Amino acid sequence: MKILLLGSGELGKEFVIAAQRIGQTIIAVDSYENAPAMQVAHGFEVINMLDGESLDRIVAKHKPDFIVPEIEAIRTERFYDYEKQGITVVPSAKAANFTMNRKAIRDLAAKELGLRTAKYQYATSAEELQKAVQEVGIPCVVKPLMSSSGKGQSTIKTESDIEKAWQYAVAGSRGDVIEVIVEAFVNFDSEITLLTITQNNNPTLFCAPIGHRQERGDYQESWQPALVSEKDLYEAQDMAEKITEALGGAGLFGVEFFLTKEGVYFSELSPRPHDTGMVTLAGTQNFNEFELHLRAILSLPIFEITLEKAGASAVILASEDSTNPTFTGIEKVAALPKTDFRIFGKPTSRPYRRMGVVLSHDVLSTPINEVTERAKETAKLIIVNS
Ligand SMILES: Nc1ncnc2c1ncn2[C@@H]1O[C@H](COP(=O)(O)OP(=O)(O)OP(=O)(O)O)[C@@H](O)[C@H]1O
Ligand SMILES: NCC(=O)N[C@@H]1O[C@H](COP(=O)([O-])[O-])[C@@H](O)[C@H]1O
Ligand SMILES: [Mg+2]
Repeated sequence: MKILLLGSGELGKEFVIAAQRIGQTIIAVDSYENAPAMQVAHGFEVINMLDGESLDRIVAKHKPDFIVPEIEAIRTERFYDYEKQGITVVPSAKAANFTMNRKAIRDLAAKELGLRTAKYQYATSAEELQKAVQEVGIPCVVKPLMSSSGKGQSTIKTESDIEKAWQYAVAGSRGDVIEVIVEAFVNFDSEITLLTITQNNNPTLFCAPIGHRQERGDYQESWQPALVSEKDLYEAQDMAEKITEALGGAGLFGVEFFLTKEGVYFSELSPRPHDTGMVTLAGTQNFNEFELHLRAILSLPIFEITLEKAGASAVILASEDSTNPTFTGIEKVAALPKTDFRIFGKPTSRPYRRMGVVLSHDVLSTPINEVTERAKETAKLIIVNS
């Protein structure tokens, strides 16, 4: 099968490696040359994926069987047409299109499906934001409708933060929509990603929950399994099943939840492998999240998903801009037991850019916080030089 991968970062790279192993052909696309997934694909294209005409051009050129989005910032409205042309958009045109814009997915979850979410409002100007903040209350979180990895996101703690939050969101927004969502701050005990796999002719499957910690709206460590009560897990699975079914198609989704004393809140979801799911590269499961995505897409049966180990991932971040980033400390990490790492091969760095990940694992009976602490401490040994 021929797969057109739209987005070629670290998640795409692991997906391509999984696909190469079972003989699939991949063309990797991104906005810059030498992106991680391009380094392991059969071919590549450099285009602005928010430009519909450029997308049409490469779809017509490569005639893929599957289009696999790897990021959100794509002119996803075009996907409905590609589906009509007989191309399978993964997991579906609707899933990619709805999750590109926080408004579409939030209204589907809260209004149509009745899932529990934080109270929320939208605003298209600083004045509207003032009113919206009064509605949802302080503290609250402001996010551009179109952004990811925490870009443009900030927390309003006092009224004097409102103007700043608006400016910050506008600056961090991508695409042509200048609008924000403001959500009541959920004072959660923990947050999880539930990897959920929808299949063409088989029932939906769930991976063991993944816990994670975020800073600046971006994940720092993730661990699997996360400790979740049976009741909360059941609620989360029920919500994940409802929303993935409403979005349609086959593939792996990363469904994000907040766990609170009052129960589980749906936050958002990725209709594709999730960054916190990189913990599965530590060998926590019989199939990692990229292999599961691929199997679901190709309609290859997934007999079962088994949890094999306790694992954790911790990010390796750059601290400076560089066009030639290098790494020191790798040999120290390599010398440690039950530890592994990935360097993504991004050609340039900028402050806080995720350049690699450290993976740790242990037998299932090991307290998960010990495994996580080890990954976190180990990640500090690898320094990105500019
Ligand atoms: N309403 C909220 N209350 C409390 N914390 C929140 C809220 N919304 C977001 N956060 C925090 O910010 C993090 C990032 O938010 P969110 O997942 O919505 O952003 P994102 O930009 O889509 O991130 P990504 O693309 O990496 O998933 C959450 O994982 C959570 O830690
Ligand atoms: N939370 C979404 C996420 O983790 N996406 C991953 O990060 C890459 C972009 O990285 P970059 O910004 O360093 O180019 C994306 O291509 C994807 O692999
Ligand atoms: Mg998120």
